[in-house]
Amino acid sequence: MRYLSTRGTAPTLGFRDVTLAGLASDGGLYIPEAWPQFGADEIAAMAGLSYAETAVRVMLPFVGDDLSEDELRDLCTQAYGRFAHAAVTPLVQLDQRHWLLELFHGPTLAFKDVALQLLGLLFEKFLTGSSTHLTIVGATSGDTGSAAIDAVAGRHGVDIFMLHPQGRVSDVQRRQMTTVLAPNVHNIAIDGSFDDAQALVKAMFNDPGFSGRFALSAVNSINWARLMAQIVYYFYAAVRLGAPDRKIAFAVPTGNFGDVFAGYAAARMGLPIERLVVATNVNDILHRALSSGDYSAGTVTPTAAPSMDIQVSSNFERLLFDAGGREGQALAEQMRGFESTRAMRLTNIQQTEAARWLVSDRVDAGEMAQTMRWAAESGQIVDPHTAIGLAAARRAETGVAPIVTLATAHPAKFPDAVERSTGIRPGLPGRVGDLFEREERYDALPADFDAITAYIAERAQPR
Ligand SMILES: Cc1ncc(COP(=O)(O)O)c(C=O)c1O
Ligand SMILES: N[C@@H](CCOP(=O)(O)O)C(=O)O
Repeated sequence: MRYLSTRGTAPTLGFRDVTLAGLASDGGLYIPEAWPQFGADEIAAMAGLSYAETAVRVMLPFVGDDLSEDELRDLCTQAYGRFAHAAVTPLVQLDQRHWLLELFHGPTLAFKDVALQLLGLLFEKFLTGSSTHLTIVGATSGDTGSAAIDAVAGRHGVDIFMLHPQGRVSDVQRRQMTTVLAPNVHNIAIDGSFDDAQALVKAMFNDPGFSGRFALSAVNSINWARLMAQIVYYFYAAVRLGAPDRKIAFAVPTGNFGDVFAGYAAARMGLPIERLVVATNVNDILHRALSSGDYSAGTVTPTAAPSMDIQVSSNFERLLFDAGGREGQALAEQMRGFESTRAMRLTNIQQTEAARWLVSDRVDAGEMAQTMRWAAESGQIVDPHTAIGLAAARRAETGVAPIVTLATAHPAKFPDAVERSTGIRPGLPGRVGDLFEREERYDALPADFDAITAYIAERAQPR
């Protein structure tokens, strides 16, 4: 399997190099040169498999010759062995039509663990025997940061620099990052939004002086390996609910468009997905883009679902490339226009092709709170992000297909918002129960390229 850049000029790479590179050298994102295809028989044969074994079947075509099947199996067994639920990502039925896919049983209580536990092991595997020292730079609106830090803390050959928007993540999210005191973990609170943090990270990759000095890599969903690992749970859930004989719909609380792009990839690979519902909060650029072709970024409004407070969604570029006919040069032009004006229109083909798979919805604070109460009445406490997905699922028209909402975070990560809406304050699971007694360490910096790169350069090891 080779990978192409969405902007058409970076060299094509194999899986190992794509995993270590993160972002393509032309500023684009890597995407498989073709979607592996799974026939009905292969999907049916996944019935009854464990999560780790399903992961091996789904991911094997993506890793090419860089890992043997046994090596991949060993990594999946280790990664998913750390989850607190035997099913890794269990399904919970809410009513006749609605299901939750609980993705928060990993070490840091959010769906990010599913991919990042594996990515940490992939880094280690690919660096064994090499003298390269990786400098991971990442941006987080709360959950990627803690999951990535957990995955690489204390690992040899890696430093991680994680930027989060100061004061715009929950206390639990912040502490899950800042109380990890391993010497290779560096937390930076920036005076700005998640979009500012993400733009700074991309600028580091695109700056030849900086990226030439350090072996940069990414843990955000700009890294293909993240999305690859997220495709697995769409297969796992759909098969459990009757695929390939029955179509399934999914509702996905969306911010950076990684999770729902993984669902789109699953559909492209042959999984019978009836519809993917892209659910946004009031930071609704994706809803506007998918419903009217208007991809224009405003300023971010802080909400009770902070991990979705994003205007510029990295992975939307992958959708525009794939749905738009894979024209790298044309997309590079379109993205350059967006980068200078923060606005663009989707082409007709991008819009029409995306609409074959995706619908969108925008959920405001009142609807989110009401949905949290509805779920609580049926015995399920859901976090604000999941509530946004569930609200969109409840009003989505999906024919007869069951609809699965991705439950992306444990409610205890957002105890204040959950308590405000339901009157119930969720407690942290025992394994992180002492979070508020742990010492915190982080530095606060302005959202300024020179300040941040100087900070990193002082602490990172050159390539
Ligand atoms: C809890 C939670 N839900 C939903 C999202 C949105 O997912 P994505 O950025 O992949 O669209 C995030 C952030 O990524 C998150 O942390
Ligand atoms: N909501 C995310 C934002 C970053 O998304 P990613 O999937 O690209 O890493 C977060 O929690 O940090």
